[in-house]
Amino acid sequence: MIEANKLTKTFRDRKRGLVRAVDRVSFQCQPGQIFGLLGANGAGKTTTLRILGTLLEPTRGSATVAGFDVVKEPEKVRRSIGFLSNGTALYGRLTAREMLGYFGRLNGLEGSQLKSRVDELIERLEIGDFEKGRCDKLSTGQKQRVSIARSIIHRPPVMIFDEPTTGLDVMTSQTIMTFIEQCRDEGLTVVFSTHIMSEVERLCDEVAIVHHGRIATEGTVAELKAQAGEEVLENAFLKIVQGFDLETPAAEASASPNA
Ligand SMILES: Nc1ncnc2c1ncn2[C@@H]1O[C@H](COP(=O)(O)OP(=O)(O)OP(=O)(O)O)[C@@H](O)[C@H]1O
Repeated sequence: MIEANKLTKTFRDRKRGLVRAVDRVSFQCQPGQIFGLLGANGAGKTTTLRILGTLLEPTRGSATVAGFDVVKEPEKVRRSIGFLSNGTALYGRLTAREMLGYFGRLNGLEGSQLKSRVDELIERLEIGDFEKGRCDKLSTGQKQRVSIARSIIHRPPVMIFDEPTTGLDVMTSQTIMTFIEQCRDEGLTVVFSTHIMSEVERLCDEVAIVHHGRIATEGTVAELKAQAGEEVLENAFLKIVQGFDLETPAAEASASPNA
């Protein structure tokens, strides 16, 4: 399970001064559920997920992942999550199989346990045809399959996907979406960020619309459409963020470290 409680993150930017990237964001995501963060560029999605993944500390607020506090117990959180972004790196000189073996060992797997886990993921993600290819020679789609396998090698109970399909073709995006659904079906807690409406419609049990670092609203896709009185999610999204802009005083929306 993931619980975010009034997470806030401010950055000091040389040009813009204080930027409040995430502003009192609270939500919960249960096992067997996919929770989506839907927002435009710069809305604060990546920053939120990086806090949950212990890559950044919140300025204020708290969060637990699989029962562990992201600030006080970062090691335990890291062992409990798989984190996949569009830029998840692979070591170019290793083959796909070596790569998985390497990350398996880093996560404490060895011997026959390691081999059977690597074999299982190679089969499940259809890596077999190129398992002996060096990672730097693989296509973008092949690399993404290896990245997925890498992110889940240690069987984490929680998966975090940060815009995992951005820049990928339709077929590779489908592979990733199917994988996200499998994670949910296996009972994992899944949170992912996107700006692509069709992904939200297909995947999300619950979605939060993030705008200027804040959650403008949260609900099922059907609830968001009903709330906006729109049948098309894109129209509902636009109506909700425009309404939020009108309701939110400019002073509150701008960065203030003490508010
Ligand atoms: N290290 C940083 N220093 C200064 N500002 C930052 C930093 N990281 C993020 N920001 C700012 O915080 C805000 C939120 O950024 P974030 O990357 O979380 O948004 P996002 O919703 O993931 O957007 P995108 O879809 O473009 O990735 C933006 O205004 C961004 O410029």
